[in-house]
Amino acid sequence: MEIWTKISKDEADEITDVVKAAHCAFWCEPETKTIRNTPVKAILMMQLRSDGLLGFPGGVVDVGETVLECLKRELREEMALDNARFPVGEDNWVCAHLRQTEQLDGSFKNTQLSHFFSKKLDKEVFYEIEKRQLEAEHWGYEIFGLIRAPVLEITTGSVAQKYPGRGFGWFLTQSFIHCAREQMAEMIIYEGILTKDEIDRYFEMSQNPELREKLINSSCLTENKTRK
Ligand SMILES: O=c1[nH]cnc2c1ncn2[C@H]1C[C@H](O)[C@@H](COP(=O)(O)OP(=O)(O)O)O1
Repeated sequence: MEIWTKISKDEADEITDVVKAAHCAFWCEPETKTIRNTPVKAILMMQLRSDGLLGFPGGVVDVGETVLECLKRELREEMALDNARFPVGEDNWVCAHLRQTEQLDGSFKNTQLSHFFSKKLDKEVFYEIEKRQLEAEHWGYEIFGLIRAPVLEITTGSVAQKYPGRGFGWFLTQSFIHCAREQMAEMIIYEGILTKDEIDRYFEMSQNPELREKLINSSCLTENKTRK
């Protein structure tokens, strides 16, 4: 069994002898303000990894590297990011999560420490960086796809009642690597995109089996299947 726990920066700085990783969410306020009348608060840049899971650009800290040096290297390899133009620094740090893995004797051992960063971009720059990823060294064999995830406002109108959580709640039912879903929630709250209450409601919708069923049944796939 594995447990991921959010820890403070000071706690994270104390931890040694563990695999460290760093990932970053690039985001912007979108050009398209609504999707089916639902306000879009932000768009996030994510990736489809070669293992089929969704995650953020970044990777494991190599021997002799600092967390920020690792992030710089990974962002160049995975996104062809011009780090001098779009630097990610300490002031972009959002949170840290510690993985503890159960051992044969039942005890838990620290096995991974994941740092997470967030950087807001102007929308023109966001679109430019998105396109540049096709030129990245790791594109097509470590990174299989580029994901643009719209973070929608929770509305209380008739559409929201008919399709609870449709959109972002639905997106949360996807499979994310390790603690990426929690990191995304942290940065959304940290950046003031949604409140903690709104995120909690979205998580509840995506995890509650009845609502999950509703989300899936309200999908275009079901509509297409019955259309024949
Ligand atoms: O978005 C992420 N959030 C948290 N952890 C992540 C995320 N993406 C990957 N990971 C995990 C998976 C691995 O344990 C490490 C490194 O991932 P990976 O991208 O495969 O690393 P390399 O590029 O091979 O260094 O973090």
